[in-house]
Amino acid sequence: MANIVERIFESKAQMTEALASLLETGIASGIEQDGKALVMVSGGSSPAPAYKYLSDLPLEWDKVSIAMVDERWVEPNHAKSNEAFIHETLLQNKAAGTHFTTMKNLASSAIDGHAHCEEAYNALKIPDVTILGMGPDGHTASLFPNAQGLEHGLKTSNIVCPINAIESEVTGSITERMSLSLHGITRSKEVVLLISGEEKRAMYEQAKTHGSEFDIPLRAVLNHPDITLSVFWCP
Ligand SMILES: O=C(O)[C@H](O)[C@@H](O)[C@H](O)[C@H](O)COP(=O)(O)O
Repeated sequence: MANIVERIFESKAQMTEALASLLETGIASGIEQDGKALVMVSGGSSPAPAYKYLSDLPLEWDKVSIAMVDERWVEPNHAKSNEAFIHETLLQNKAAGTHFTTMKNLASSAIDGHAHCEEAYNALKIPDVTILGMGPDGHTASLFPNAQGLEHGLKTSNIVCPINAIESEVTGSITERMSLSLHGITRSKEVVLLISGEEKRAMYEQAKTHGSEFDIPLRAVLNHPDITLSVFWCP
């Protein structure tokens, strides 16, 4: 079982404030301990306001690196690219020139692009903070229920893994992705899981019950003894 602290907020604004403060503290302590900081970031509507807020803070951005938690295998200018989303939200203002490691590369498939991506992630320091979202289907990062590549992603000692999700309303039509593996998530000093709304809260509660990690991949994170996890929820 992960070391889990659950925090319930009354509003998205409160959750945003708490996330921004956790990120600021995580970045400062990374710089203090290691001379530099690494934050792994997810897409999604939950972290966006905190990213925007953070981008204008006078942090030591030249000592900060940002890397993606997961990505669709689409070009970086694609409307559904998480990389584009991070450029639009976090890598603005004072954070505009921050070092950014992306997952998508020139390979024609996520499977073919894995070795290059693994090499890039392996060269990064140990992450200080990793921000995860979750879906109503119980996915986190791009560890989607019963996806092709999921079993490998939960077992491998690689940091990243190629995933091909089963198409659903949650995945949309783009199912080919790269994701942090479970091991890639466990390496972080601290992990935050952001949950908005009752539907996802119900799935989170279900994920805490005994059952298959293939059906609800979030379970693998919640069950992992090496993860220090803050769960943030707001309506
Ligand atoms: O790559 C993706 O498909 C999204 O980034 C996705 O995984 C997101 O992180 C969660 O669905 C949480 O989304 P919200 O933050 O909107 O709740």
